[in-house]
Amino acid sequence: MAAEVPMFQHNIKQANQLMRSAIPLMVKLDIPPTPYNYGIWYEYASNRNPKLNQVVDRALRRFGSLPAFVSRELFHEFLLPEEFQQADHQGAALKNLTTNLETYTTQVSSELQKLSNTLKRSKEVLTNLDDPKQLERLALILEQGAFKANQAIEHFSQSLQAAQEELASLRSELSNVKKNGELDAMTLLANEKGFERALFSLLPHAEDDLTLLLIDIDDLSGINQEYGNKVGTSLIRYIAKLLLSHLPEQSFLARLNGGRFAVLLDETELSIAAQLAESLRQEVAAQKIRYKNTKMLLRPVTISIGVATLFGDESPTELVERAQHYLLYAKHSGKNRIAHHE
Ligand SMILES: Nc1nc2c(ncn2[C@@H]2O[C@H](COP(=O)(O)OP(=O)(O)OP(=O)(O)O)[C@@H](O)[C@H]2O)c(=O)[nH]1
Repeated sequence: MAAEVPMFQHNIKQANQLMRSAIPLMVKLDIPPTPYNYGIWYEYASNRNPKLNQVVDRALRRFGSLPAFVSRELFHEFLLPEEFQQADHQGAALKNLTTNLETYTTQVSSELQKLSNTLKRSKEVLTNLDDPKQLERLALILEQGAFKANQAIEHFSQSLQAAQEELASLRSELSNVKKNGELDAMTLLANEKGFERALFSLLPHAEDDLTLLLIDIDDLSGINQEYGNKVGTSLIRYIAKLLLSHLPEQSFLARLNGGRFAVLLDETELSIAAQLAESLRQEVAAQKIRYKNTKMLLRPVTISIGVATLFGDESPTELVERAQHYLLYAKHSGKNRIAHHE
């Protein structure tokens, strides 16, 4: 779906205001300043695409941030006009967007450059000046140039000042979020604490169809030994993204520790959850994973999954223990498999 008014159709004033709202948000959430992200956060700040804002809000609630691959997907879904999506994902629209962003940020220097050129030309004219009318015209041009440059600077500095004030307050908000400590900095997923909170908040309302998947990368210590810890860590991130992109929207994914993840599937009975677990297992096993820094192809990577669906008045701890039990069973049965009760 394409946004009704593409970003590059705003006038400079609107754009400045929107960027002023978008930039602090991006800084708060540690979002890298890529064109995708500028596009998403600019659009988010404009608040004119409720569906996009809903998706972003949901991602923020779930992950505490907006992982790069999510914003890339959102960008393609919401911001790229359809014809660009079909023609070339990385094509003209992206270029337009980047150019446009550059225009906003370089507006001040362009006005200053114009003024400087006017001054240079004026100096030449002044050295050969013989007509007083020329002097008058020159004064007028200089005055206009100075006025425009002044306006641009004033506008820009107002934006900057407001952004800085917002930044200060948002930074302190951010440090509060971090203090709560529910975010896994490595994957930007919820961590174990976040998982526990989600589990405890879901449980009181859950019928017998809340399912927990405990997913563990097989032989991570072997992978660390063979390729080094950096590769192992990069693999954890990769698997996190892969899982996330294959899970249904309403699911909750957390990284508990090492290569272990938990997925909460509300209103999902065992048979459906088991199918999903099996498809995740196959998806991971089918990957040809290269380490991005060296392009080295890793040996096949697999995961094992324990699946447990809530029984009657089971406590959260009991549910987790059962999922752990099945995960262990899957590991002992040879790994690269899923296990659950019959
Ligand atoms: N690279 C990397 N390794 C980690 C990280 N956190 C934990 N590990 C390692 O991951 C390994 C996890 O080991 P286990 O889950 O016990 O066992 P495993 O080698 O994965 O074998 P199985 O689970 O039995 O398949 C340990 O060697 C940890 O040191 C991390 O952030 N990065």
